[in-house]
Amino acid sequence: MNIAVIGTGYVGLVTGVCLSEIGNDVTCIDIDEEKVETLRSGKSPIYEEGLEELLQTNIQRERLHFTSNYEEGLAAKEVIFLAVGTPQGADGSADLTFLNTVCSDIVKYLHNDVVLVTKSTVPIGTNEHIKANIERIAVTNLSVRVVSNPEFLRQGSAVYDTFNGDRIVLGSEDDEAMEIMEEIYRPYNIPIVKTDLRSAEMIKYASNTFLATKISFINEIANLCEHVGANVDDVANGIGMDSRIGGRFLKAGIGYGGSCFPKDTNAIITLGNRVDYPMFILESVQYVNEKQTDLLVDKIIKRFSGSIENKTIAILGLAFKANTDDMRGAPSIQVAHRIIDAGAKINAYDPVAVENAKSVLPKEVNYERTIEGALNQANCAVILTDWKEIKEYPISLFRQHLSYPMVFDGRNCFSLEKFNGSDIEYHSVGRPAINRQN
Ligand SMILES: NC(=O)c1ccc[n+]([C@@H]2O[C@H](COP(=O)([O-])OP(=O)(O)OC[C@H]3O[C@@H](n4cnc5c(N)ncnc54)[C@H](O)[C@@H]3O)[C@@H](O)[C@H]2O)c1
Ligand SMILES: O=c1ccn([C@@H]2O[C@H](COP(=O)(O)OP(=O)(O)O[C@H]3O[C@H](CO)[C@@H](O)[C@H](O)[C@H]3O)[C@@H](O)[C@H]2O)c(=O)[nH]1
Repeated sequence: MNIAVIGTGYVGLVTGVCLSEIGNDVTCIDIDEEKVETLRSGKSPIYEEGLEELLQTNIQRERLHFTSNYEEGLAAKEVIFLAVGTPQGADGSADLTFLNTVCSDIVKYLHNDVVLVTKSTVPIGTNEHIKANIERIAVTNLSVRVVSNPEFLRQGSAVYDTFNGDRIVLGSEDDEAMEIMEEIYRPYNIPIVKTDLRSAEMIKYASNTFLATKISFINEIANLCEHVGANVDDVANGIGMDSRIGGRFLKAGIGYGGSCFPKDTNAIITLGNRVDYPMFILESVQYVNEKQTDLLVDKIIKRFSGSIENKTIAILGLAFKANTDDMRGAPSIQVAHRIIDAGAKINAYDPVAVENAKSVLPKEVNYERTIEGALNQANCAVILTDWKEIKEYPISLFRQHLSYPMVFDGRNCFSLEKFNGSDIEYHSVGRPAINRQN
């Protein structure tokens, strides 16, 4: 099939590359010319496991193309995927500026019938607006069939998730469009959920906000565990084994971040307020999440008797989660600002996110190329991302490189047993502190 994908970010690029891998001819369009040049040369502008390999293979097979020219990119396409950003607007709702621009731009270049597929996460009702607007401005004898096809990939495992998703959601009122979409996705062999446009849009928000709810729930339980001497890892394991609850997304820590959970939770809360149906659970989910990052910093400051002025803090991990270079919504941003504002120095390490971190962290942060470089003579280490190399770091090296052996683990990377019997002071989330000195 001849496909265009508009927007080559985490979603658009992975979608385009994977659709070409299963045999389609795909042209990815982006207004960012530098990005397009990078992609044409076979380099991925984002860090995603397995992506660059597939990118290069399919460019060589001549079925994956990149352009910033709409006319060239849209020529003779049967299906157009929309995958531009829908960031959080000033009032908390999803900002549809990019999407609206694309929709009015593409109309000028449509010369044949087409299926228009929205992958971007959009508020309920958006696809109906798209459909109405396009019908209003498009050439009358053209058929533009609109499909909502929300994306569920996770950053860091985006290629894997595309080929191994739990389900594909297709929303449309148009049977022919549904058939075309089912044909495109058949090679993935993933169950398809078919619904109307509005329900498809709602499935995306309900999924993300439910997962965010699980995380805030376990974080709230974790905080209570600390007060009453229980261990949240055991609690999560114990409740997760109940198949009605399920064990995933019950990892306590410094709260959820990223480009999706915070903004999508905000968008649905804003939508609820707009239709006069306040989302009480989600407001609490958001409140718990915002507090969670602060709790870790409060714990550090308290341990230093109320002041971290002139202390040096080693931060291990900056990205919002492991296996990505994305800093959008990363808890490290809030943590770094608070630490710098409190008068301490930061030596930071992340295996891939440093370049992106430089534009969002305070300018005072010093970046190191190795874990040892960050630990070197620091007063304590703070773990903010559970990168494999951090989780597997030999704990004796904390002792060797820090000026005082103390670790604050915001991701519960280590088992408590590892620190029992050592002389390293270890604080984590929702679990008893080990070797606490005061
Ligand atoms: N990042 C994720 O893991 C993820 C997962 C599921 C859904 N989503 C949703 O998918 C959408 C895209 O997210 P993302 O993270 O890939 O965004 P992104 O910001 O990484 O990428 C968006 C891309 O669109 C391009 N763009 C903007 N305006 C354009 C235009 N007029 N024409 C062509 N290209 C244009 C930008 O240059 C950029 O490359 C959002 O709605 C998001 O909520 C994201
Ligand atoms: O038990 C958990 C699981 C996750 N997180 C945190 O939650 C955030 C989001 O993690 P994850 O969901 O793995 O990453 P995303 O790439 O943001 O993916 C989410 O957001 C995407 C964008 O909408 C969706 O497509 C995915 O299905 C959804 O999982 C990160 O900060 C994680 O550290 C936890 O704190 N505890």
